[in-house]
Amino acid sequence: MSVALGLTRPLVVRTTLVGDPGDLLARLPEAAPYAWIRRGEGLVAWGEAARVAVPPGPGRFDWARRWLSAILGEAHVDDGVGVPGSGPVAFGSFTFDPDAHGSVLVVPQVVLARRGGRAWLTTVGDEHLDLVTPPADPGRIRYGDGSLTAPEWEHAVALAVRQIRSGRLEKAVLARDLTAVAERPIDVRLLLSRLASRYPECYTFSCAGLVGATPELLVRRTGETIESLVLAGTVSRGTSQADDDARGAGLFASEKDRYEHTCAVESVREALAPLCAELTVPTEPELLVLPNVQHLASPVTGRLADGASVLDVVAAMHPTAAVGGTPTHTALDVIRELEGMDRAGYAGPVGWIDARGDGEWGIALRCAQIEGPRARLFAGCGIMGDSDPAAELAEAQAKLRVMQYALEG
Ligand SMILES: C=C(O[C@H]1C=CC=C(C(=O)O)[C@@H]1O)C(=O)O
Repeated sequence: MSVALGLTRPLVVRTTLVGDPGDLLARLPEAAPYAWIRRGEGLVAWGEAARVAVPPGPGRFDWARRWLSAILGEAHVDDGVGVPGSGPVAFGSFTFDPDAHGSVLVVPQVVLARRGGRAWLTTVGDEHLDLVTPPADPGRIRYGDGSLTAPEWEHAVALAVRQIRSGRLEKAVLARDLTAVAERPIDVRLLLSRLASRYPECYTFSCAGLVGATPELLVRRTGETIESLVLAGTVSRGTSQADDDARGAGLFASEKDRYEHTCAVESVREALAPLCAELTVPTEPELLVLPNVQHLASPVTGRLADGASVLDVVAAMHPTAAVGGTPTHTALDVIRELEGMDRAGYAGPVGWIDARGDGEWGIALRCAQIEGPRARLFAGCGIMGDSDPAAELAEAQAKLRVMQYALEG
């Protein structure tokens, strides 16, 4: 646990309304910032007022919430705005595997935010005058295989299919990674601005080197209201409008994809039902059309029964069957046996929480872990008993293109 040099505990936090800051991402002064942006709204942040490495284990979300309550409970807060995301905020990224190291919570020194036409600035400690220098291009990118080559990953998919057909489980989400090396250190701000302009419907995020544009909202808490967007079932975009429509209709009619989607929706319903006084789950999915793929999508809404914070809800939901499988524990065993890699923050919860317990957390998909000139890109697919390994590989490649575009432009 650390509190940044030059800052004293308790933290002194001040939020004030500011004039329209324009493009939030263009205001970031640092190459490794924090961000959560959709359709131009959200939060960007920099500096570290406090940071903690969350210890692995089944109680990690609870541990993180208590750490944050201790820090923010003693903070001196002057919040003249009083909306979700104003006052002190922590960004976080949790590993997919509860037993892995690497989960982190950070209270940034400066947060600049906009929602519904209002913008505000939160500072912790003294106000900073940060000079914004334009992000540098990382140069040519060279890709390599991650833990498994493409044929090895297809083989792993075939093994998962066999296990599903044998009745051991119903669904497992298998992922693969690619490595990328740039000529120069990668400035995360460049990736964020490319992602946000190409994928405005997605949540463009950055936290502790994990950067991406995820279409999947794990949970948003606004007071007692919660919202989630469950995704599972994918087809690539077509080459013409007619082809695109036909692919979308095919996805909608595909028994394999509908069942894959049902598994994910039911896992969310089971996780949320005990926390909610009301829960609305659509009976039919809709189609979410993104620049690279189309997904089956189910928007779920609920009203919390008690004062659970957004991190309590995240704890109950992770991992959903959109990234784990069904049944969860068997799927996690199969993932461990077949994937041959550490997922790190990929497919884990990523987002922000404020002192009221409100916040927005996504599932970290279409993302990469960035370190200096190196990146590890991730993508996974829901595997069912009738999955075709070659088709799943093509789907994973379509998903990987999000971060390849972010790196190369
Ligand atoms: C696991 C990923 O996507 C999930 C979310 C949407 C659709 C999915 C699918 O159709 O397989 C996956 O469940 C990923 O992008 O790495």
